[in-house]
Order: sequence, then C-alpha cells, then structure tokens
Amino acid sequence: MTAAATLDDVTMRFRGQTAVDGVTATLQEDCITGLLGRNGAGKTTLMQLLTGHRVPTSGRVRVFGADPYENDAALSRICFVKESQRYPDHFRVCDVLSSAAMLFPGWDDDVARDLVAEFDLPRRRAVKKLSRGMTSMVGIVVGLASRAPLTFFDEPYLGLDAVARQQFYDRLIADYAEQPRTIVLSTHLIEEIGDLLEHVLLIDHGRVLLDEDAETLRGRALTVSGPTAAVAGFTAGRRVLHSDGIGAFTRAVVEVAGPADHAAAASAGLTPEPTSLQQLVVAMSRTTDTLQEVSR
Ligand SMILES: Nc1ncnc2c1ncn2[C@@H]1O[C@H](COP(=O)(O)OP(=O)(O)OP(=O)(O)O)[C@@H](O)[C@H]1O
Repeated sequence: MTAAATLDDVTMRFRGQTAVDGVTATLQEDCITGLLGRNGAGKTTLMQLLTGHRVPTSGRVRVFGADPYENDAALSRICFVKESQRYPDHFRVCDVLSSAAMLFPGWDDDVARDLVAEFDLPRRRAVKKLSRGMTSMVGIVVGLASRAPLTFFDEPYLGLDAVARQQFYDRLIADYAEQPRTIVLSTHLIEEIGDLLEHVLLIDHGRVLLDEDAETLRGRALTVSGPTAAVAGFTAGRRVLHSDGIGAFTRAVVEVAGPADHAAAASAGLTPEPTSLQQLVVAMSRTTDTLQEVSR
C-alpha cells in the first residue's frame, strides 16, 4: 500500500502542554481511517499538522511526499472539514459551495447538488443564520463534493440528528466506493461508524495506542463472562484490557490470538462474545489511564 501521509516522530507542544508526543504513523492511500481517542487526546492537533495548519515542534510531516505547510500544491489535494469552521459573515450556502468549487480541482458539482437537496439546505440563506446541524451539513457537503484525495472530517456531526448522521454515513460509503480516496474521520461516535472504518488510529495523551487494520482489531479482543474463578483461570497469562464484576460474576475484555481462544473460553464454561470497536477503544483507553495513575 502507498502512503498518502506520514508522521515521523512528530511532537507538538503548546506552552507547557504536549498535545502530540512522538507520533509515528502512516495514513494509507485509499483507506478510511478512524482517528479515535478521548477528549484532549490530540486528534485535532494531529489533523492540523497534517493539513499544514501547524508546524510541529519536532519531527517530520509529509503529505503526498511533501511538507504540507504553506504548500499550495499539497493543500489543493487536502480538504479539512472541522467542527469550528468559520465563514465570512456575508457568505450564503451557495457562496461557500462556489468558493469550494474554485479551491478544489476535483470538485464535483453533482455530488454537491444532490447532497444539498438530500439535506434540504437553503442555498441562499446566510451560513450564520443556519442552525448548528445545518452548518455541519454544509461542511459535509464540502468534504464529500471536494473529492479531495485526502479528506479529514473532524467531528463533522455536531448538532446533526440521527437521520442526518445516517445520511452522511451512507453518502460517505457510496461516494468512497465510486471514488476511493484517503478519508480520516475523527469521532467519538465509534459505535455508529465502526463498520465504516478500514483502519484505526487510536491516540491517548498525544501518543499512539493502536495503529491497526480494523478487521484485525475486531478479532483481537474477546469479552468473556461467567463465574469469577473461571474467568480468572481463562485470563491467566492473557492480557486483560478491562474487567468488572458483581459478586461472584465477572466480565473481562481480553486480548486473544485467534478463534481457538473463543473455543477455549466456551470450554472453560464462559460466555464468549465479540468485542465491539467501541468496547475495545474504551478498554484500551482505560488501561492507559490506570497505567498513568500508577506511574504518577
Ligand atoms: N492552541 C493551544 N494552546 C494550548 N494547548 C492546546 C492548544 N490546542 C490544543 N491544546 C491542548 O492539546 C491537547 C490536545 O488537544 P486536541 O484539541 O488536539 O485534542 P482532541 O483529541 O481533538 O480533543 P477533543 O476530542 O476534545 O476535541 C489538549 O490538552 C489541549 O488542551
């Protein structure tokens, strides 16, 4: 696979605060990557670095082989849809779309027109008079119609109701199938987007916790529940990501090697269930919290 972007030992410090801490990662071309992590993990800062909005304190950022900072050629291939996007005061929806059409060489007017109709967006209304959800819709239209080879969506759903979010996911998948490209989605709604993701980059306290193919990841953990003693027997020698219980009953999320472990759990008298991406992310983030507390 070819790399659309690479981060090589990248650190970003703000006065006294390390937002990104020695991150080395690759965004594969033509892949949908979920950039996941808790509040303040460093997701937005990473995207700002990859879109040339910031220069790292140290390390190297490359997008399509070049430094994205003040690089018009690289930037014309990148679309960054951010939750806090501001537009000039007088801009109407149609002005945003016509500016974006000039900015992105691959702009697809048909995609924009379809989405505006589907979201029922008023083309001639000033953006500042749109509701929160409608403003998010404008960002989504720009992100999808830009057809930029590298598109970032930073929590693009703020204020969107469940129907509109589903419309976004459906259109994203359909458009991606029609024109594969590199898409990075940062979101806290992991359960909703879990099935869309091909790759997961999980960060925590500015560091990479997981950088893995989503399919591999789904098979990597197992949730087992049953009598505490049986769970303890099964988890001995395995990495436990999380466990909780009531009385003599325990439920644990365990790292496993493969399907043989599912059978082993069942024959130990436990109930094995697949672990969802969301459960895995929560379990892994909790594990690092515990480790951080221990090291304090
Ligand atoms: N301009 C800045 N000045 C100082 N600190 C900053 C700045 N931008 C970000 N930070 C800090 O860097 C850390 C990472 O922030 P960032 O916005 O990248 O996190 P995030 O993962 O996007 O969080 P969220 O999911 O809450 O949006 C936070 O501790 C934040 O307070």
